[in-house]
Amino acid sequence: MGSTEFPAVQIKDATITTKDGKKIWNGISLEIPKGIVYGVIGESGSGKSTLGFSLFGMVPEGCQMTYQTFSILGEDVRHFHFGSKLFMVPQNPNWAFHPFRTIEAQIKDFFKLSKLKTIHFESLFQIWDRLSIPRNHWKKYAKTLSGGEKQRILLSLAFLRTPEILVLDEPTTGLDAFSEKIVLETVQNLAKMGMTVVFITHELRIVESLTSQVTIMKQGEVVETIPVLNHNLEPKTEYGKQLKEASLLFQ
Ligand SMILES: Nc1ncnc2c1ncn2[C@@H]1O[C@H](COP(=O)(O)OP(=O)(O)OP(=O)(O)O)[C@@H](O)[C@H]1O
Repeated sequence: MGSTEFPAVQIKDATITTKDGKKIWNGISLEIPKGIVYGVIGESGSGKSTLGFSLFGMVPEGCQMTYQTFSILGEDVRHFHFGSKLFMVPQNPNWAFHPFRTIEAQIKDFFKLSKLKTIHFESLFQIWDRLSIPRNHWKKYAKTLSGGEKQRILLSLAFLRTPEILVLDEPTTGLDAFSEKIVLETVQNLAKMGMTVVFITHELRIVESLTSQVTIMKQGEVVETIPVLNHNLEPKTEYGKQLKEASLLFQ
């Protein structure tokens, strides 16, 4: 059976427990269809970033995960060889870069590891231009770049690499309005090409403008999963409604 018949991600009753018995996730279930921009929203500490890392089979240090189903493109997460199929731009991009190596050296390594034979750096630089990344960052040490700049460089690699599933964890935090618009438009175009994008954010405004389905999380649980119709999210639960009201106050 080909992987095209499966959803991008299917999670049923997944729980992540710390050494002291605290539940970071408490029986999470969700299904991410292929080829859409899927939003994950919720307050700080609700377990959103944990979802991004869990797709790579990673759980927070010292924690245990149990589940009834946890599959990526139809394969159990523990056996899934993500290779170039899955790419994540983490909220904190620092772990992806060695601080004392140049961006050039690290991107060249990335291309080697990705087994990309023909590398057109000009295509990469054109994406950098669109994302407002100065071309002279190529020769700089990672430690001299801001977190937002490193996050956008990772994003540019994702755009070049076109994985089947792209996980973006708060990719617009710290961006000016112009760069944010470009990122959101690019994400939309990637989804139109068939890529599944998991977009983690705490900004309801972005979720409504970009995604077609959203999971709202709170304290390690899924509160509800709902479609976004005409750029409008209509939560059914009390918590979802409060989240929407709170976001309207800050618009
Ligand atoms: N190694 C760990 N041991 C124990 N608890 C942890 C560990 N790593 C993360 N946590 C806890 O797991 C919970 C979920 O964290 P997560 O980073 O997924 O939240 P989040 O929704 O992404 O928050 P934010 O929006 O602030 O990034 C938090 O309460 C966090 O303190």
